[in-house]
Amino acid sequence: MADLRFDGKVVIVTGAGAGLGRTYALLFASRGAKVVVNDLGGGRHGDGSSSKAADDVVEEIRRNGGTAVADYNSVIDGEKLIKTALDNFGRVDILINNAGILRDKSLVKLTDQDWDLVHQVHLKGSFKTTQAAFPIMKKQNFGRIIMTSSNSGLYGNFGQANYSAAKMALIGLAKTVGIEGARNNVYCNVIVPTAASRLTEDILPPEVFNELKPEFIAPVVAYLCHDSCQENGSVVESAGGWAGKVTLVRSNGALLRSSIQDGVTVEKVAQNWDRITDMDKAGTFGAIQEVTGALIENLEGLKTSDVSQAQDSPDVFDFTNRDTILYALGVGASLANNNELKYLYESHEEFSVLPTFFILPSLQAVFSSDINMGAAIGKTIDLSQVLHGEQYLEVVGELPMDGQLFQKLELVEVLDKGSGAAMIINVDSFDKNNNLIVKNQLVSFAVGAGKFGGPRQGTKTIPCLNKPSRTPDLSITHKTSIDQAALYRLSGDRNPLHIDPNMAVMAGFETPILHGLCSLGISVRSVLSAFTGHDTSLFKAVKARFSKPVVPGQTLRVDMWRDGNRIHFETVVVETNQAVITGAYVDLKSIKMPPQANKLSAEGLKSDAIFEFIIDQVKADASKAKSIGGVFLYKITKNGKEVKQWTMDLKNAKVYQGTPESKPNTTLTVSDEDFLLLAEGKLQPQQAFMKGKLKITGNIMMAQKLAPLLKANAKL
Ligand SMILES: CCCCCCC[C@@H](O)CC(=O)SCCNC(=O)CCNC(=O)[C@H](O)C(C)(C)COP(=O)(O)OP(=O)(O)OC[C@H]1O[C@@H](n2cnc3c(N)ncnc32)[C@H](O)[C@@H]1OP(=O)(O)O
Repeated sequence: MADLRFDGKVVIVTGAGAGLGRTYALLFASRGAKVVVNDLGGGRHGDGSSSKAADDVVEEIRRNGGTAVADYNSVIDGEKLIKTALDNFGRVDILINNAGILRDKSLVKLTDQDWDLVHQVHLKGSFKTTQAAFPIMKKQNFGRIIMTSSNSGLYGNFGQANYSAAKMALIGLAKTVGIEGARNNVYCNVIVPTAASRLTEDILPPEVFNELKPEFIAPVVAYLCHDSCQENGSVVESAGGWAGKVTLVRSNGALLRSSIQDGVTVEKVAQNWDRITDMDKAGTFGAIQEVTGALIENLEGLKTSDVSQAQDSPDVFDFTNRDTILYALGVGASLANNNELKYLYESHEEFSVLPTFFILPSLQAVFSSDINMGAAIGKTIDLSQVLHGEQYLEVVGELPMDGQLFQKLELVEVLDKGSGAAMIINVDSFDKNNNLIVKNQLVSFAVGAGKFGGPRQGTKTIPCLNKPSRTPDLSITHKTSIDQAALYRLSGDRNPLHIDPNMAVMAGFETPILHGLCSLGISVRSVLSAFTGHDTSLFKAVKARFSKPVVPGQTLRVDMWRDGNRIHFETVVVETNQAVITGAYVDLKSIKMPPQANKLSAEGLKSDAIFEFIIDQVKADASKAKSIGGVFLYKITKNGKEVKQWTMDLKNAKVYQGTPESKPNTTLTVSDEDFLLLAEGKLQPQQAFMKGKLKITGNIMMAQKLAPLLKANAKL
């Protein structure tokens, strides 16, 4: 990078007789600027004056081949300093307000004089010099002004009430000067230095003092004054060879009234104090207009009672792809299955969020609400009694990939189930434009809290549905990990019941149990895998009852029955053969059998998907396939025309597009539509043959043996 020079520029540095000011003056001069070295030559308490300090620095600059003049005026006479620059160099481009004094005393001991003198030099001095230089800078369309603040101003410091007040005031001054000058390329910034100087020599310990050379700070100030630097209205802290920008931060805050008609009470403030002061989601504002904008938004929100404006509400659900990926891992999505990379990798071209993730906002809303089942039924209920009873989720709007959802929650009914009490809660989630995105209904079951005299049957509870009486059309098994609950709980439900052995015993279980929503997530993922080829956009709704607990490490088998676009399912623990999720169903927009099972192209042919589904089955049941053995050739015809050939090499559990290498035992020729029926087990090969729908050449017995494979259990 080329040297950043200040040739032709005229710089005024106030308080330049020593310390930081002197270092600034030397640096600017060494880089081609003409420098006005201002120093009253007073003591650090503002007493006395002498021309020596400024003269010495001017002399040093000249010795080094630079150009400088001395100025001995007080900064309070700001216009005189500017006159010195104009008289000697004909212009002024850069003004460094650096002069300062200390009059440290604890608050009670401060005299008016201590207060006034410190304010005069720091604040009024900076104002006067700046005011005098400003029109000149604006006219020439260039100016850089620096104010000098202090950490004492930003954070306060014992014994420096006068000084810290003046130092903070300089930040306000700089910001306004920056705003007023911006149009004319006149920028004003603040430096917050910690340097070894006259002001700090007996305040800082020697080892720190020695590392705080002004030479480490001067380049930061010089850069802020260069015409290439576009920073304006900023506060930059620098010390010991480090620099950083300082901004004010504001918490997200809390609305203290829920509509424009409401008042604010002291109690409301007290109740909301934690949220008012919660800095977790704190942010910065770039300009006063942004602060006003936020205020107007809040007021608008109150007027319309728009949920999206209730940014402060506890039921705002914030999420990023980190949350959706963590959730997918929690419900067992795995790289072991190629098709699930899209749930786990945010840069995947089909990156998807599992729809059951959208139950989480409702659970968070329930957890942070003040709904109290005990109060509703006149009993005391503790957390150890509460189990997740049922869940309903329905997608209404377009599911976002990240962002915020705003929840509206309603306790709809509390039922007396005899052995327990069931509390039914509806939670609707909206996006920031107030569009309804998902509807959830949660049923919370408090064991042992029944017999309170309430109704047994609900009128608003979304019912479960009985499974069909035939054997399942398809089953998928998933072995949960011993750490399943430990992982799943990171998605928001940290109920100790799922991890703490003592809590589990208190709740009447031998060991911690799995979250109901984790088993549900696994089950719905299986349904999506089998009936949509992991196309989450086809998901509409799910309803399920948690009938028995699951222990992490157990194997879940999801039995599925297709009924049009509705998939009934029941989840069974294989080890105990106990149904743990019952009465459950997933509604889909349409059915799409798994594509891309072995990277075969679909080319829009319906039977491709089916075929790939069969491939999955064959692969999953490789041992069965091998026991059947043989090589089959499938020919699919559309409108009497052969459109595709597939080979199933069962001996090697291999399926591929095209003709077989060895001679096939059996060739099946079938239409696209009938292939679908065959694959679904709705048409048996034998029947198809009899009806002339399936032309079989070769070994018909072999063809029949294929039928069970078409309905074989796949393993996820
Ligand atoms: C607000 C939502 C969030 C709440 C916080 C959730 C926090 C989470 O961290 C908690 C969890 O995830 S817990 C883990 C998941 N849940 C479970 O494991 C519960 C498993 N279910 C059971 O053990 C029993 O069904 C059991 C114990 C629930 C009931 O069994 P029984 O007492 O034996 O009842 P039963 O005799 O079979 O039936 C009596 C009446 O109750 C109805 N019922 C049964 N199970 C229900 C259930 N799961 N949900 C709702 N109602 C249920 C029956 O239908 C019957 O009523 P009716 O005669 O009117 O039909």
